[in-house]
Amino acid sequence: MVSQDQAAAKAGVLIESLPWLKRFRGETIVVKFGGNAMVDDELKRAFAEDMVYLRLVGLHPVVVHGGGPQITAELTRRGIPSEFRGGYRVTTEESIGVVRQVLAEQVGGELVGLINEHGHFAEGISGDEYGLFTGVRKGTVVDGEEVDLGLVGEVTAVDPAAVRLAVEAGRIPVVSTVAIETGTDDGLLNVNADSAAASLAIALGAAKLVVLTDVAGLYRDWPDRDSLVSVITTDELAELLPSLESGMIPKMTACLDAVAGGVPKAAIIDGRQQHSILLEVFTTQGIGTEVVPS
Ligand SMILES: Nc1ncnc2c1ncn2[C@@H]1O[C@H](COP(=O)(O)OP(=O)(O)O)[C@@H](O)[C@H]1O
Ligand SMILES: CC(=O)N[C@@H](CCC(=O)OP(=O)(O)O)C(=O)O
Repeated sequence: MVSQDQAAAKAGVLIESLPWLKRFRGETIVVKFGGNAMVDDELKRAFAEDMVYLRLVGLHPVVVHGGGPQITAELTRRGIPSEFRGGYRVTTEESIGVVRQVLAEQVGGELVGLINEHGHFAEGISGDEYGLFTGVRKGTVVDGEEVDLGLVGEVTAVDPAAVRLAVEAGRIPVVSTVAIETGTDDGLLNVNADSAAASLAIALGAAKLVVLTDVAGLYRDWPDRDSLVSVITTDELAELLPSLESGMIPKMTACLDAVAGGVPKAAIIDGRQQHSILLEVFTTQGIGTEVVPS
């Protein structure tokens, strides 16, 4: 038997979601699921449940997934080394095909399958299809030096028509992040999934971008982890960006770009905690780090 106190607490949790259901019903939420957060099958299953939950309560979730560790594992299996500079994978003619295959077929395919265990909800879309992402090659600066990243792209144009059509048909788009190089018919570029998620969130006019990763959020004092940032404005974040390291550079740049591009809020949350996205979307306090306009 559930005690009266326990019942009241459960009802309290449910009713706390009411203002957020009113706020987000009918709105698009772009959810980036990082490869590092996909640590086990149970978490991936819980993620799929969350996406179906969001869809069934009337939100329009759009999934953009990563797969960095999965790409590295497949490249290693094929005897191809991986090199990261400033948080981005140096990508060659030899590795770009593997990147597309792992993202669209392996990682994306698995997420589509898990979501569709609940009914025909998910539709996989790779960024090189339907003109979704077009981009140009991007380099980066490491320790003050320009670094050539090879076939790494920055999205310069998004055609969200296919994603919109899928959403209108009641589907949950599951997007993988390669782009077509501008000026070519089928030249592929590897786009960091955080940055692609930001571009898509802006193009769709999303109400929120939520990034699920393998840390609780952004730490001001990394790697000590004593000081988790709960809310940060775009101006403060722009100031902090040059001091950030590795995977946090593309992630926080993406949040900054999304909010600067008109997305009202971007949040980084711990994807290793089951159902963390439900707490982020439907509770007053939220969790992790939230980026808001200055
Ligand atoms: N200031 C910071 N706060 C939190 N994490 C940081 C910070 N600086 C670097 N990191 C690293 O960034 C990682 C997240 O980025 P990444 O590995 O690319 O994840 P994902 O696969 O989810 O995109 C964390 O696991 C952590 O090791
Ligand atoms: C250019 C670049 O670095 N692309 C990433 C794309 C996948 C990704 O971003 O995956 P996570 O979100 O899991 O890190 C890569 O090749 O690893």
